[in-house]
Amino acid sequence: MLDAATSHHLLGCSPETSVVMLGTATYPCLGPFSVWSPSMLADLIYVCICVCIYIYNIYIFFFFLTGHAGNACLEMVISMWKNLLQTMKERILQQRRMSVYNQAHGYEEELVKKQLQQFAGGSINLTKEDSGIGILTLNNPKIMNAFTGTMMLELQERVTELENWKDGKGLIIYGAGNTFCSGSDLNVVKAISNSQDGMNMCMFMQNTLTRLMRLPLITVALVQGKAIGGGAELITACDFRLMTPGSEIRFVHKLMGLVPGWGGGARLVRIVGSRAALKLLSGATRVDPERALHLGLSEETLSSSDEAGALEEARAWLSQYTEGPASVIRATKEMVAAGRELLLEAALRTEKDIFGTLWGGPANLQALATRPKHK
Ligand SMILES: CCC(=O)SCCNC(=O)CCNC(=O)[C@H](O)C(C)(C)COP(=O)(O)OP(=O)(O)OC[C@H]1O[C@@H](n2cnc3c(N)ncnc32)[C@H](O)[C@@H]1OP(=O)(O)O
Repeated sequence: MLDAATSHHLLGCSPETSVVMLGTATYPCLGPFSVWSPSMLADLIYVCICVCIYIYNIYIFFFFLTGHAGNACLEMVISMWKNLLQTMKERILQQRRMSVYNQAHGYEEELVKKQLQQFAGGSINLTKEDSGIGILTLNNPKIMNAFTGTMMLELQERVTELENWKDGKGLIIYGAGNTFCSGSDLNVVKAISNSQDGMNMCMFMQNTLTRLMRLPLITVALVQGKAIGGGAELITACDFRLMTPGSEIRFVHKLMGLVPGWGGGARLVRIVGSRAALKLLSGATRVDPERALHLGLSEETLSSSDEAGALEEARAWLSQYTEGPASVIRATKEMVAAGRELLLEAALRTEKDIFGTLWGGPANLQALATRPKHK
C-alpha cells in the first residue's frame, strides 16, 4: 500500500482510493516494495550495485587523501546513499501510480518499448517557458504528425519531464506544419496488425495519456488542420481544446474496423456524454469548430489559422487560468482531476488534503496580508 503523504503528493488523493482507482498491482511478500514489479526491482538492484561501487570509490579516495576514512566521510557517504535510494523510490513509485497497466495486467513495458523503437521518425519536442507554460510539439509534418513508434516513446519521456517540472502551471499541445495529428502512423498499424501487439501499443499509449491527463498542469490541445484517429484521442486527454477556423476533429476508427484504443472512447464519453460520443464514434463524424463548441468539445474558435498566431492566441487564452502562484494553480488542477476521476467521498477527502497543503502557506499568507478584499 501507499503511504498517505506520497499518495496525496503524487495523485492528490487518499491512499486507498489511489490504489483502487489506478489498479496498482501489489506484491505483499515484498513488504514496503509491494507495488514494485520484479523487473523494476531488478533494475533497482542493478543501480544499487553501481552506486555501491561508486560510493566505495569515493571512500577509497578519501582514505588515501586523509590517510584514514574518518566518521565524517562515512556519514556523508551513508547520507548520499539514503538520499539516492529515496529519490529513486519516489520516481519509480510516481510513474507506476499514475499509470493504468503494469505487469499484473500482462503488460511488459520493456518489450513494448523495444518493439516501438523499430518504427522511427518524427519527434515530440518540449519547451518550458518562464511563465510556467510548456509547449509540446508533435513534429512529423510529412505525414500529418502521425505517431511513429519512437514518437510514442518520446511522448512518454516528455510526460515524465513534465511530471518533474515543479514550476509548471500549464501546457499547450499542438502539431507542426499547421495540422494537429493524423493518429497512429499507418506503417506501424500495418506492421503490428495482430491483437496482442495492438493491445500492447494501446496499453503503452493509455498509460502515457493517463499520466498526461493527471499532470498538475492545465492542459490545452490547440487543434489546427486535422485531429484524426489517435490524434482525436490525444486531444481528449487535455483539459481543454481550442480550434482554429477550418480545423476538424474526427474519430475515424470505425472506418478502419476499429474502436478507439488510446483511452479516447472513455474520455470522450466523459467530455460530451454517452449519446453524443456514440454518434461521433459510430458515424465517424467530421466535427468542425462550430459543432465542437456546441458539443462542449471545444472551448473557443480562435481567429488565427497560421501557426504562430494561433499559438499566441492559445497562450493568451491559457494565461487567464495560469496567472498566480504555481502551488495554487497546480493544487487547483489536482483537485479538479480528483473530482473528475474519484467517487465523491474520496474526492472530498482529497480536496481536504489539498486544501491543507495551501492553508497557512506562503501564497495564502501573502494574499491575506496584501489583498483581503476582492472588489
Ligand atoms: C489509434 C488508431 C489510429 O490512429 S489508426 C490511424 C488513423 N488515421 C488515419 O487513418 C489517417 C489516414 N490519413 C488520412 O485519412 C488523410 O491522410 C488525412 C489525415 C485526412 C489528410 O488528408 P490530406 O490533407 O488530403 O493529406 P494526405 O492524405 O495527402 O496526407 C499527406 C501525407 O501524409 C501521409 N499520412 C497521413 N496520415 C497518415 C498516417 N496516419 N500514417 C501514415 N501516413 C499518413 C499521407 O499518406 C500523405 O503522404 P504522401 O504525401 O502520400 O507520401
